[in-house]
Amino acid sequence: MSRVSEETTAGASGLGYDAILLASFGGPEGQDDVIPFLRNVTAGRGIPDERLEEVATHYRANGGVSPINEQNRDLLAALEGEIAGRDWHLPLYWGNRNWDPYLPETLQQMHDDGHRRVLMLVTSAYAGYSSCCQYREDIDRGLEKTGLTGSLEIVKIPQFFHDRAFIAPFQEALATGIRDVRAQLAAKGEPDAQPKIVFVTHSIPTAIAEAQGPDHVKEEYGTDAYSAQHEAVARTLMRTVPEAAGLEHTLVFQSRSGAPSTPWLEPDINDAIEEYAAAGTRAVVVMPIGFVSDHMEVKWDLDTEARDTAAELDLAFHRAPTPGTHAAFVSGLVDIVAGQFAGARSPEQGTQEVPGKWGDICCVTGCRPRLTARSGSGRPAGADAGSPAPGSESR
Ligand SMILES: CC1=C(CCC(=O)O)c2cc3nc(cc4[nH]c(cc5[nH]c(cc1n2)c(C)c5CCC(=O)O)c(CCC(=O)O)c4C)C(CCC(=O)O)=C3C
Ligand SMILES: [Fe+2]
Repeated sequence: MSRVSEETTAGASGLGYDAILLASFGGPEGQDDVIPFLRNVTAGRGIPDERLEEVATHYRANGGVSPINEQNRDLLAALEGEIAGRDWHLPLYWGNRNWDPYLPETLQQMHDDGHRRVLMLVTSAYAGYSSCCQYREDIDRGLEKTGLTGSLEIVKIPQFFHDRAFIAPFQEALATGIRDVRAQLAAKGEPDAQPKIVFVTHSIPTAIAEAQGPDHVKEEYGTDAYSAQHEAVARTLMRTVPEAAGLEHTLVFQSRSGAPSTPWLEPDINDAIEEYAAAGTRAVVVMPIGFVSDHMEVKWDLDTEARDTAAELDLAFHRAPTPGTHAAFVSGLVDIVAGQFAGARSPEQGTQEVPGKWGDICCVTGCRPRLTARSGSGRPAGADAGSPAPGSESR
């Protein structure tokens, strides 16, 4: 286990941690990077070649560059500013799962710099295999690869989809989006048409979604935990944004991949927009609540494909921004970090905006963190049945 004693790790900062690690997905920075990046992402997962070629064109059309790295650099700079303002003197590091700077190199660097206990913030707000477990697995693998297992402790901040940090920027974005499509409708001579609010997230295979617990969430919400989190976010936004009163909303999915024969969560956003148009909808506000930044999948699937679909059907269309470097997101994330310093025992803190007893639901099945999974809530989280309670021995 990554057992590091308190004495050596109280942290020079006096906060219990030596540094903060921003962990992200990573993306290509030029045409030559595109295929190696896609191979990293899909290593061993049998994504059909046709799908890789198709995804490559999304990057190729943008010069082979994903916007995600630039967005993470911006986020790092913003976080640095906010942290400096709180007088913490905590260095911030950046590591990616799929592209340079790779997590193992960052782990090594942090250790070389003398850090032993690091708080990890992931650029993904929800519980789920891709958004949470895979980060834990890659940290474990990175520690193994660098031989740092046991001498560097990484503590992951719990998922924050329900926190004010994540919700506040979307509240503002939803109000702005509704005003924008209303103006578009008025300009088209359709001032009485009511926009439909289309919340969208990344599709995942239904089998993976259904396997994701915990059971109390499935029972309470009557759906898989992945969908339940998004539906709860959508309902909170509808309830708290005055402009949305009386409007209809829905949750749809984007960026399906995998084999066509494997069922993924549906409906696809383009099919859904067609269906709404056929039923008389004249405007859509697209809310990308699945993502923290406007990365490639947002730009391509929403700003290109979904926008085209809406245009063909003559619908008014607005794609709302993701939190990105919104001031409320940045300061809210740093508040979450502060909560971890303060020894937060539960992710359900004072800044929870989305009601519900979510617990720390990184994932229940499919997650194989062997070494580092203590997520900061003070109890083992997302442990697979059959694997040792991760991190329960680490403090
Ligand atoms: C739930 C989820 C999130 C949201 C959580 C989060 O935000 O982390 C997310 C984010 C992202 N996914 C990204 C890119 C890709 N995802 C792929 C493939 C897949 N994603 C999946 C799920 C998710 N993915 C799944 C079930 C697959 C297929 C199987 C697999 O491979 O496990 C593929 C392979 C080709 C393809 O099939 O599309 C690519 C290139 C980028 C970077 C974009 C950029 O470069 O700006 C980001 C932020
Ligand atoms: Fe993905």
